[in-house]
Amino acid sequence: MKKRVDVAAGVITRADGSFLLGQRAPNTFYPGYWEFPGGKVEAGETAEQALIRELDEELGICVTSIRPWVTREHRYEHAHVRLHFFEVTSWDGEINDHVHSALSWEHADRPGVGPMLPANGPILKALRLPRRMGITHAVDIGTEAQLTRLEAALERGLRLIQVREPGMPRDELASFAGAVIRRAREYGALVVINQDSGLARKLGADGVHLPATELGRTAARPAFEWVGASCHCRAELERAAELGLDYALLGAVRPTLTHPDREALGWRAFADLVRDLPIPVLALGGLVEADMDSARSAGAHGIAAIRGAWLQS
Ligand SMILES: Nc1nc2c([nH]c(=O)n2[C@@H]2O[C@H](COP(=O)(O)OP(=O)(O)OP(=O)(O)O)[C@@H](O)[C@H]2O)c(=O)[nH]1
Repeated sequence: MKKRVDVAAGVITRADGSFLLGQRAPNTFYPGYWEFPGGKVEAGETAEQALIRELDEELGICVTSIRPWVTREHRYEHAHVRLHFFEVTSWDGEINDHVHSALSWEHADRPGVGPMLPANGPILKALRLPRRMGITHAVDIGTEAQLTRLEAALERGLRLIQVREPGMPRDELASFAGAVIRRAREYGALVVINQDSGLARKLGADGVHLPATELGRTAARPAFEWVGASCHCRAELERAAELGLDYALLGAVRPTLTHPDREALGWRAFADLVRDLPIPVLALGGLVEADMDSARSAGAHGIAAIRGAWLQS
């Protein structure tokens, strides 16, 4: 068995959402393949320190903002790697590459270069996951009010919606979810349906969202493009990862009206729970847009909200 090697890699992102890829040079493993800049963690270094050093050595930049994101393991013929991905959103200095054959700024939904290193496929998919999820609550505010707020939120840039309407009669739910999907399509937004895979399939939704109670009962990942789950503890997060889900929701970070009985986690416990997880996690529970920075600093991919998603900012 090969010894596991820790590697730190940076998703260096510009304001337009594009990120930097480098093409591996000749005389390395997988020459010509594309990767995120980074390299091996040396003895005595944290992964974060290693990435800051590598980006200075490889690209000549001094990182000024770095956030933990996801950690994935992969077994190559030459090595068993554990890849710690970080998001780098600001740096000093001009990028001046010393190690790659070429560099390219790419968008996750339309990569123009390839092939990517084999370990990086799920990473590109994770980068396509929107940073904000709006969770519907038409049962509380009425379907017309919810659809009006949905339109406004889509206009403001919301691109991921979970239809979650506990207690809504199935006929009504089918017609409401259909209306959500039609509106979302106009904006290229994704819609996942809470729990009901049959309805999701019938309506042609983009995916299904599993409540935590379903995680234990689900033997294999449901066959949809996007599948996520609600989690409240590390064991549930690990189960979601084991099933190969695309994302998890973790909360409640703050006390909420939806679950007033549940104790709030706070950002520190959130960060501990998501550390080194292989799938992106959206923070949930009493959050609004202004919480995005705290969420991402704690290792979240972004935020999900019921009430907060439909507020005008
Ligand atoms: N930097 C980087 N490495 C990655 C990515 N994805 C991925 O599987 N890896 C693997 O992680 C390891 C990176 O280590 P490295 O860049 O320091 O080493 P290397 O293989 O280029 O050469 P070396 O062994 O001579 O140092 C390689 O095995 C590489 O295949 C990625 O996106 N970025």
